[in-house]
Amino acid sequence: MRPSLSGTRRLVIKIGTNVLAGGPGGFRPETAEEIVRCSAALQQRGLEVILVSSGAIGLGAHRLGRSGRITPIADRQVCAAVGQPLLMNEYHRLFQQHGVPIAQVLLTRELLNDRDSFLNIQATVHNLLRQGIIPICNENDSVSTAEIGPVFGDNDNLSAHIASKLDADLLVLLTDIDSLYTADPRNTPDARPISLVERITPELLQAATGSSSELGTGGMRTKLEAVQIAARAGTNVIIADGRAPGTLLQIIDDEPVGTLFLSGTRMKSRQRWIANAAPRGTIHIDAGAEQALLTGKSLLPKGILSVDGSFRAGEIIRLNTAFNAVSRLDSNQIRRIMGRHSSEIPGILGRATGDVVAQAEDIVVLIEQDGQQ
Ligand SMILES: Nc1ncnc2c1ncn2[C@@H]1O[C@H](COP(=O)(O)OP(=O)(O)O)[C@@H](O)[C@H]1O
Ligand SMILES: N[C@@H](CCC(=O)OP(=O)(O)O)C(=O)O
Repeated sequence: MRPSLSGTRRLVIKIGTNVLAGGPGGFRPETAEEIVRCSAALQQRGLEVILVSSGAIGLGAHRLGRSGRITPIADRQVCAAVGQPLLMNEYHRLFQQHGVPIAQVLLTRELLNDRDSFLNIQATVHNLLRQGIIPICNENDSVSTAEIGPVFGDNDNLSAHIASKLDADLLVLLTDIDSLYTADPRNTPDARPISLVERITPELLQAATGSSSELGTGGMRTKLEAVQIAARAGTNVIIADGRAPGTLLQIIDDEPVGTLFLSGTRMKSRQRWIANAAPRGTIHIDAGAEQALLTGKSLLPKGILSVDGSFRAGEIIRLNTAFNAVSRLDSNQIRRIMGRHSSEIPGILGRATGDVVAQAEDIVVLIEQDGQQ
C-alpha cells in the first residue's frame, strides 16, 4: 500500500533528455506542452513547483546538425550553450499559454556546495516561488567541466541535490519508461515493474543499469543515486513516465503510477546541506570515536587516526565513510593535534581554539549501521 502524497507542498520535477528529445526539431513539443499544463495546474492548486529540465544538449545538437551520441566535453558544451536558450524559449512559449512566468536558474555542483552561494540560490528560488514564478533549473554545462570544478554531469543528481537542499517534499524523475523494473526491460523482456521501494538494496542497485539511448545520461543507475540523496534528506521520490499524459496530476492524486521511493526521517536544512555537500577531505577515526559519533557526541582529536586532503575551517569533511561534518579546524591544525588528549590541545593550538574538531550538531550520518545508504 503506497502512502498518500496529497500533502505535498513543494515538488521538484526533473524532465529527462529522453522525455523531450527526438521528434522533428529535436524536441517533442506535445510532451513538453503536457508537462507544462500539469505543472501549471499543480501551481494553481497551491503547490510550489520547481523544474529541472534536461534537453539543452539535444536541442543544440539538432540545431547544429549533429547526430549520434555526443561525448567530447567540448562538443557537449557547445551544444548546451546553443540549446539552452532554445529550451527556455520553448518553456516560455508554453507556460505563457497558462499565464505562468518562468525563470532560468543555471547551477553547478560548486555553487550548491558553497554555503554562501547556496544561501543566495535558496533565497532567489524562494523569492521566485513566492511571486508565482516557476524556476527552471539545468546544469550550467558550458562552464562546468571536471577541469574547471566539480560537475554533476547528470540532472538526476542535480535534481536530487536541489530537492533535498531546497526542502522539497517530493522529487519526480520523469523519464521514458513507466517505472523502475527488476531489470532493464529493453534487454530483459520478463522484467517486472516495481511500485513501492522502502529501501534501496544491493539487488535494486544491480538491476538499475545505464541509459540505452543516444542522448540519455546515466539511465536508472543515476536515478537510484538521486533517490539515495533525496531520501537521505527526507524527500520522497517517484520515477514515472514523462511522456504519458497527466502523469504529474495522477501522482499528486495518489494514483499508483511509477515507482515510489519512501524517504527517511526529514533533516533540518543545515543538515541536508552538510549531508549532500562534496567533502574537501577525509578524517579517519577509530572505532571508539565512530561509536561516540553514532550516539550523538562531538569529534575530539583523541579518536583521529589520520587526515587526507587540505581544507579550511568551516568546510565539509568526510569522517571514515559514514559521516559528513563541518570541520571547526583546518587540516593542518588537525594533523598537529590528532591522537592527543583534549587536555593537551590548549598547549598546541592555544586556549581560544577549544578541543572540538566537529560539533555534534554539525555531524550527519550517511550510512546506517547495517551498511545501507
Ligand atoms: N531496472 C531498470 N528499470 C527500468 N529502466 C531501466 C533499468 N535499468 C536501466 N534502465 C534504462 O534507463 C532508461 C532511462 O534513463 P535515461 O535514458 O538516462 O533517461 P532520461 O533521459 O530520462 O534521464 C530507460 O529507458 C531504460 O532503458
Ligand atoms: N544538462 C544536460 C542534461 C544532461 C542529463 O542529465 O540528461 P538526462 O539524465 O538524460 O536527463 C542538457 O540539458 O542536455
